Amino acid sequence: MEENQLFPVFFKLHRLHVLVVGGGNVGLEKANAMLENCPGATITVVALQFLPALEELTHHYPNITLIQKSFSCGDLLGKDLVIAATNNREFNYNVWEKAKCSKVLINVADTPDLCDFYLGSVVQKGNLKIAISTNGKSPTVAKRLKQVLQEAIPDTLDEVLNKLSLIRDKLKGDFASKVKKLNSITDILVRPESEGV
Ligand SMILES: C[C@@]1(CC(=O)O)c2cc3[nH]c(cc4nc(cc5[nH]c(cc(n2)[C@H]1CCC(=O)O)[C@@](C)(CC(=O)O)[C@@H]5CCC(=O)O)C(CC(=O)O)=C4CCC(=O)O)c(CCC(=O)O)c3CC(=O)O
Ligand SMILES: NC(=O)C1=CN([C@@H]2O[C@H](COP(=O)(O)OP(=O)(O)OC[C@H]3O[C@@H](n4cnc5c(N)ncnc54)[C@H](O)[C@@H]3O)[C@@H](O)[C@H]2O)C=CC1
Repeated sequence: MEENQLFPVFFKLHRLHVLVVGGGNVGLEKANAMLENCPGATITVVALQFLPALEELTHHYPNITLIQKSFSCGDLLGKDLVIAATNNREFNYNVWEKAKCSKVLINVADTPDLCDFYLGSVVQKGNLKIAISTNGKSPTVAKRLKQVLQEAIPDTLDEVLNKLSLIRDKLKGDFASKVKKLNSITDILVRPESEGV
């Protein structure tokens, strides 16, 4: 079976500056996805034209800025991540070349082969977050699986996380004994139902 070799990480987007090139449906979808996860995300969108829904986002989120112009190399200054989402494949390639020269990580929305990273489909329940990738095979399946997991995971799991966090803060002893204690308390989460108490 083919394996998914992507390595998931969770970015703190309020500490990074993201450049989105393109203000159409995809620029909007990507900006929205970032802001839904991190309302304080710092995002600059550069495009010739913006969808009204993108302009609307600037009224609700403090750190998204729209700049109406054609992308140029200088737009990369101070940026940590780039998403190239214009409707022009050659132009997206040009953005990719410039980002590579500047050592900025880039996602090229219409060319998975050029992407340093993909956006995932995200399940969120309070503090819990699960990111799904299909290795670029079917974003729609990722979206559907997100809906299944969102329903299946009980809201009460967030209470479990908060309680475990309190216990974790109170535990004394060395690292190994803390791990042992936390594994023993949470054993019930993985024990087959027939063995449960
Ligand atoms: C490789 C990747 C790069 C990246 O964008 O990061 C990529 C690439 C492409 N997407 C395309 C199409 C669609 N993408 C979506 C939706 C999402 N796409 C997302 C991620 C990714 N999309 C990365 C792989 C993730 C993985 O590993 O699974 C999600 C998960 C995250 C997000 O965008 O925030 C988000 C779901 C959000 C949610 O949970 O709701 C839909 C469905 C819809 O919008 O309803 C469609 C139309 C239906 C279809 O094609 O399935 C096309 C073809 C464009 C064309 O045909 O012109 C390409 C380019 C290509 O494949 O060549
Ligand atoms: N990765 C993904 O999830 C998906 C990717 N796509 C791909 O994304 C691409 C973009 O699709 P849409 O957003 O629907 O297109 P769109 O036509 O709605 O928007 C294109 C945007 O690019 C801007 N643009 C064009 N040239 C520019 C330049 N020189 N400098 C700055 N901005 C420029 C336009 O002003 C516009 O805002 C498509 O090629 C499609 O194949 C489509 C669906 C999903």
